[in-house]
Amino acid sequence: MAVVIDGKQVAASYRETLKERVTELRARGIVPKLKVVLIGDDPASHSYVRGKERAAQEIGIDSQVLRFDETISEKELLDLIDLMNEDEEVHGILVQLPLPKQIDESRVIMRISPEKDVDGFHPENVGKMMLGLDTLLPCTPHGILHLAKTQTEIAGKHVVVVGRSQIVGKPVGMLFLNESATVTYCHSKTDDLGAMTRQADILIVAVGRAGLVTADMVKPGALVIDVGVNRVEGRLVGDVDYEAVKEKASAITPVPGGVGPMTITMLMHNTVEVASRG
Ligand SMILES: Nc1nc2c(c(=O)[nH]1)N[C@@H](CN(C=O)c1ccc(C(=O)N[C@@H](CCC(=O)O)C(=O)O)cc1)CN2
Repeated sequence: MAVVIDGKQVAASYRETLKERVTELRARGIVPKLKVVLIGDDPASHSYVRGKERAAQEIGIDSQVLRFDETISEKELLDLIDLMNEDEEVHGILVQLPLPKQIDESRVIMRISPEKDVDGFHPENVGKMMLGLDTLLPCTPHGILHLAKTQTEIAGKHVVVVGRSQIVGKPVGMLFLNESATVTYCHSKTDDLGAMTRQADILIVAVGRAGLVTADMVKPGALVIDVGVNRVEGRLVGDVDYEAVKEKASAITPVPGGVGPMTITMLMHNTVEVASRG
C-alpha cells in the first residue's frame, strides 16, 4: 500500500518559508508584486486564478488580477504586457492559459520580459533551464520535482514521463535529467506504453486521459506522480487508476490534492525570487 503524498501539506509548509522571505523583503521596503491576466469566462481558469490570489494574500505578495472579455485583441494584450514590463513595481507577470483562438499563445509568452516571466515559459528561461542554469522554472514541473524529492533520491533513478506538453511533459523530463536521472519520454505514438512505464522508478503521467495508467503498467514500488486533471461524472480524477495503482506503488500523488497545490506554490516562489533580485 503506497504512501499518499499530501500535496496540500507540502505546499503549505513551503509557503511558510516563502512567508518568511516576504517578511524580510517588506522590512527592506520591497513588496513583491504579481500581475495576473485572466481572459474570458472559463470556470477552471477563474478557479485557478482565485487560488493564485488566495496564495499571494497568504504569503504577503501584492497580487492584482486584470480581467478581460474573450474578445480582447492580441494587440491590446501585447500592449498591456509592454506596460507591465516597463512598470518597475511589477515583479511577476502571468497570462492565464488557455487563451482565446484569436490570440497567438507563443507571441504572448515571448512578449513577457524573461525577468518577469514567473510562469517560466519564455524561451530564454526554458533555454537556461535546459542548460541547468539558475532561472525561473516552470511551476508544475518544479512542483513535481519538489514532491518527488520529499520521497526519494533522484540521481540514478529511471524516470518515465508520459506526455510531451510544452508546460509539463517536456520541461519536467529536463528538470529530472538535470538531477542526474535517466529519463524516457512517452506519448500518444509510443508503441507498447506499458512496456515503457513498467521500467519506471518514478512514473510521471501528464496526458489528460482518465484511467490511462492501470496497475499492470506500474513497476512494484514505483513512485507515481499523476498530473492529469479530468472531470468524470462530476468528479475530479487523474490519469492514473488511483485505487488499483495505490496497492502497487510505494508512493502516489492523489488528484485533487497532489501536484495541483504545488503549481500555485511554485508561482509564488518565482515571484519572491524576482522580488529578491532587487
Ligand atoms: N499561465 C498558466 N496557465 C496555466 C497553468 C500555468 O501553470 N500557468 N497551468 C494550468 C492551470 N493551473 C494553473 O494555472 C492549475 C491547475 C490545477 C491546480 C490545482 O490546484 N488543482 C487542484 C484541483 C483544482 C480543482 O478542483 O479543479 C488539485 O489538483 O488539487 C492549480 C493550478 C493551465 N493553465
